[in-house]
Amino acid sequence: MSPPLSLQQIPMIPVLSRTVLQRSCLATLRKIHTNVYPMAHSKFEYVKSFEEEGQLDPQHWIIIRLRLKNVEELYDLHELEQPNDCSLTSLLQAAVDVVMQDFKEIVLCYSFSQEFNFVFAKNTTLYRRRGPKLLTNVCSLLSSAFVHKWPYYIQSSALIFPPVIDGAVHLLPDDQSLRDYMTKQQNVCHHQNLYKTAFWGLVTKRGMLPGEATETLKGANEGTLNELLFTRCNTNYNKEEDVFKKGSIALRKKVQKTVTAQNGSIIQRSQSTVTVMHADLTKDSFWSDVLVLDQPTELNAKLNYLKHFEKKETLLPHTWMVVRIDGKAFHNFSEKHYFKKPNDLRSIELMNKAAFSVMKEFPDIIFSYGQSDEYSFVIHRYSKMCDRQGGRIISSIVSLFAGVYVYHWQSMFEDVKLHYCPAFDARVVLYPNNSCLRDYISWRQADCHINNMYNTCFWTLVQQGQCSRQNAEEILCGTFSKDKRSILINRFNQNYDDEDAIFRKGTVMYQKMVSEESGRSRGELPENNQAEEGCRGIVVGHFDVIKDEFWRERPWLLGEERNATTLDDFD
Ligand SMILES: Nc1nc2c(ncn2[C@@H]2O[C@H](COP(=O)(O)OP(=O)(O)OP(=O)(O)O)[C@@H](O)[C@H]2O)c(=O)[nH]1
Ligand SMILES: [Mg+2]
Repeated sequence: MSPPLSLQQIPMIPVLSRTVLQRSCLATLRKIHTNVYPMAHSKFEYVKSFEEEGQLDPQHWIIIRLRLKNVEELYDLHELEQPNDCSLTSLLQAAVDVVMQDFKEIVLCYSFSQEFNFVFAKNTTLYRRRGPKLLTNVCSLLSSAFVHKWPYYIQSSALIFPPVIDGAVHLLPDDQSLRDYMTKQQNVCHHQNLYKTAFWGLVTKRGMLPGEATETLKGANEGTLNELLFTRCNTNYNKEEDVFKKGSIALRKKVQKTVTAQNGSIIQRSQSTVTVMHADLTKDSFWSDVLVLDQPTELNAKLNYLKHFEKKETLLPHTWMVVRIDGKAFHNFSEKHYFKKPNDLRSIELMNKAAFSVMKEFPDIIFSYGQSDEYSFVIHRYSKMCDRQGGRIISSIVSLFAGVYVYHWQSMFEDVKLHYCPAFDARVVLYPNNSCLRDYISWRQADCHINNMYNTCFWTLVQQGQCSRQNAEEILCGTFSKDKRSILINRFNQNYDDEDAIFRKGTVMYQKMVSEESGRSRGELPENNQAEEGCRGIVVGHFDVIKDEFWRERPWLLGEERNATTLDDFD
């Protein structure tokens, strides 16, 4: 374990913050950066070397497969129409459209019921083909679009809570396997929908209880289900709508559009648009006329092999799992939504609400830390959350986070309209012991401290000192922590330590031990500060988590929690 430091003692190497890096002339900065100063450093930064990129093999089809969880509950709570609610289907299609508009490298999306398969072009180089980055960006955007668009599509009932979306990456080596994959998915759609139609037919048209309907349908094959629907529910399954029987294929197509050029002349320009169809993917015509692939393909009956193409990453047992999410292009997002500089309390509290919901939903997350547009979630080393499948863990967390962010947007930002749906990426990093884990957390808090001190000085110089941005940058160039403190106190009579702790230290949340006394004496906020009444298990505060003291006072957080084994446990 590294010797204890406190936030005050972090070695302050002169830094250029992320905000300023983006703002400034890159060429000049690169020069300053490489010639004189190292990056925003702290001694904890070595923990970054534990991160893995998860790059996917080249020239493979990449499929981001997502599934909305707890759909039955969603139907029940919002009194949606079973077996298929048309408004919900339209909402999901609209959310798919948002994703496809944003990610032009997605060739098509096949969706049915609560499942989505986004297919990226074989040769895409987006995010350097990093699987987790592709998965979580698509997943979080789908979730935020779902929440954002809900009121426009489902007027009968307000959304009660944002969704959790489970995801995985599939990597397919050739065109035949893509066709096989799609065929398999459409088979699943067909069987699921036939069963659902029969089940709800028995319940709604024959007045059966769900248990009775399940019993009646036990072991029924396709023929029996069709027969039963016809004779007992007066339903001809063939006449059901294609959108439910076959699912939806959203395809990107190049179209020629006539546009007026700047000089007034009329020209043809090629543009891509998204069209939706409900075609039969088993037919050759789809693959010869609609989606033309490089290699010839044929209908294949043996599709079981496809399950081996899922990129499964089972995380090593007994290691700490840290999921860090980060807002996508929040520099632009913050500008577009008039975030206050350097810190916007509304945005930070919104992030905190989202993190709180994530911790409430996934109790194996014992600790979280957030600053700026990022949040880190520490999942207990012995957790079996999502069977320790990396893809499922990051997608579940990031989808809920993004959904809650949008869900509470208006209550936090009031008069600022959400102009577009935000996305977040997420990665999972494994740390083998408490020492590394603490260094990881310290690294993030040191980063917050370094950036915040720089940004506070920078914006004080600009806003109160009437400095130009360039001038402020020059003043701060090469300064140390004590120099920034002096600038603030000497020029503006401002003591940096009087800045709100939420900005200086970021936000810490942790699971409270049942017997823990009220933390008020230690300056903790009451746990329902960020949450609805009734949730009593999570403490929220702005602590120095670099110091030993924080961990010494809460030994259960990093302690061994396994029940003691005795000889009696061995039969
Ligand atoms: N004004 C303001 N901006 C903020 C606030 N919180 C976050 N941001 C912005 O969000 C950015 C987050 O940094 P990064 O995550 O490195 O940048 P990004 O634009 O999100 O880029 P990627 O994460 O690489 O997609 C900051 O640089 C700020 O521009 C805030 O409270 N106020
Ligand atoms: Mg970001």
